[in-house]
Amino acid sequence: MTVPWVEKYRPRKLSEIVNQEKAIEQVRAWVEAWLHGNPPKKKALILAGPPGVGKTTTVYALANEYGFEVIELNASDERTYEKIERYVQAAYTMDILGKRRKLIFLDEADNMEPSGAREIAKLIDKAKNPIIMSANHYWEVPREIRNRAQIVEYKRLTQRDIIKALVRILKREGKTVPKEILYEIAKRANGDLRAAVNDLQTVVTGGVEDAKEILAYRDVEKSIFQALAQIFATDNAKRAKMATLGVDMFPDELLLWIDENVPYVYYKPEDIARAYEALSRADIYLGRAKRTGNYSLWKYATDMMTAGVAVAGVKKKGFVRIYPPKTIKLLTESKTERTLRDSIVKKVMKEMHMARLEALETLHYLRTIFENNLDLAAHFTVYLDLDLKEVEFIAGDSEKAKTIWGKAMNIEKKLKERGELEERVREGLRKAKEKEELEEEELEEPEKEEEEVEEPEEGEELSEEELEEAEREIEPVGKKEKKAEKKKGKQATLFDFLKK
Ligand SMILES: Nc1ncnc2c1ncn2[C@@H]1O[C@H](COP(=O)(O)OP(=O)(O)OP(=O)(O)O)[C@@H](O)[C@H]1O
Repeated sequence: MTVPWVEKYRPRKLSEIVNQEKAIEQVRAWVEAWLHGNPPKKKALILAGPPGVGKTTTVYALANEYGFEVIELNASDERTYEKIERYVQAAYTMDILGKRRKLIFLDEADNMEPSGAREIAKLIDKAKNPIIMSANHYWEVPREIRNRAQIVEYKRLTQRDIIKALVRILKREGKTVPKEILYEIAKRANGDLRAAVNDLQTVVTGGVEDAKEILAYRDVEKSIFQALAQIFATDNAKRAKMATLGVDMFPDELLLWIDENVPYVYYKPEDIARAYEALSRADIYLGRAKRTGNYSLWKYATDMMTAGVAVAGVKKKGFVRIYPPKTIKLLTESKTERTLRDSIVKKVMKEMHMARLEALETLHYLRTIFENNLDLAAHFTVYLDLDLKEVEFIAGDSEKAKTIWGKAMNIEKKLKERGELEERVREGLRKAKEKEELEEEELEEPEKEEEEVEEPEEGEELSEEELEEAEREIEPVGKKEKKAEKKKGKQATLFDFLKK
């Protein structure tokens, strides 16, 4: 079994933790208050900061130095409350090492159910043991927990910190790696030392040629390796589902990645079979989504391939190397395509008020529309303010794209004319109304001279034919007009005028 380097080289002492001195000082002071018999006012501590910067490491090094036994629990686990309750009250317990104090470590406090949070808050109030939590996003920790906890902030590590840590590991392993690869790993880790150490181990075990390939993939998708490592490290269905949230990839591609790696993660044939069973069910959902155009099935597919695979059996212990799927090259988009897709998805998110996954689903619907209904496609082009390249990307055919583009231009033109026409009609009607009012006044005040009535200037008033033509011109052209109408507030639309 290969020991994961992140464990092998995890600092055992607080002093070995790199570049988090201020945080560690706060943690020490807090824990010493407990040990000196006057528990701090805030009986819980939240270590907040990006992943892989030493939060978990701090807890274990602390326990090591001060003789605590760590009870590590995951905040998102439904049974966490019962478990904490069991430990939180008994300050000291006996174990083979004698009388030891317990330290409760609650991971992922930013991923807690609201009902669980209320219960845990009550436990903090009666705690006789220190409770330390860790969170990537402090503000997502439920408020009742935040109120009862002192925050300790962890910094994102710099590239220099990361390179130093990697070099130290290489020395201790007696290995070397070309400098540019080391720099590349540090750059891509984006402050996450765990990711960097995992990359380094992958590169050293796989050889430099492999490294280039792996790093190239990282360029395509930074988080897929981390997401898979998380899925393959957990037996918790929810955690597994969460793991792929930040992965910018269509589910069919994700399936290939998971598929490729299943045999390296499970070793018992029946577990491998169960994992593949989950994958084939995911595949069925994907197929159905494609056939029926019901992309909400993607969610079930993703659940099956993450949670379904994560709970399939007993995983190999230790470091699992993640391999890119062999068939992936057929599927992955080029950088230009990805940029195009991203900009379209952003437009869909903005104009249609959608979350990312929903917008990706919508992109699939748009594909069907752009292939089959060029008129509707043109309306969407205007509505989403797409450019020609984006239209080509969705239509998947430059001839079709040109037709759609031409139609969209026409709609734009009509919209513009319509705006001008509307203005003219409104002006004409205003003049007519003024005239009518004056005539009424005249009836009431017969003494008034007729010449005083101001006639609308010639050409400003529209003839009946012109009004009819306006009505024919103005057909519904999708939501863009609705938006324009909305912007005008209560102002009546051209239709309202014409209906009168
Ligand atoms: N500041 C640091 N100094 C030394 N090693 C570090 C530091 N930060 C991270 N590491 C290394 O990276 C690995 C991951 O760190 P750790 O588990 O503490 O991350 P974390 O901050 O708890 O992240 P997460 O929020 O994802 O749980 C550790 O095994 C350790 O080897």
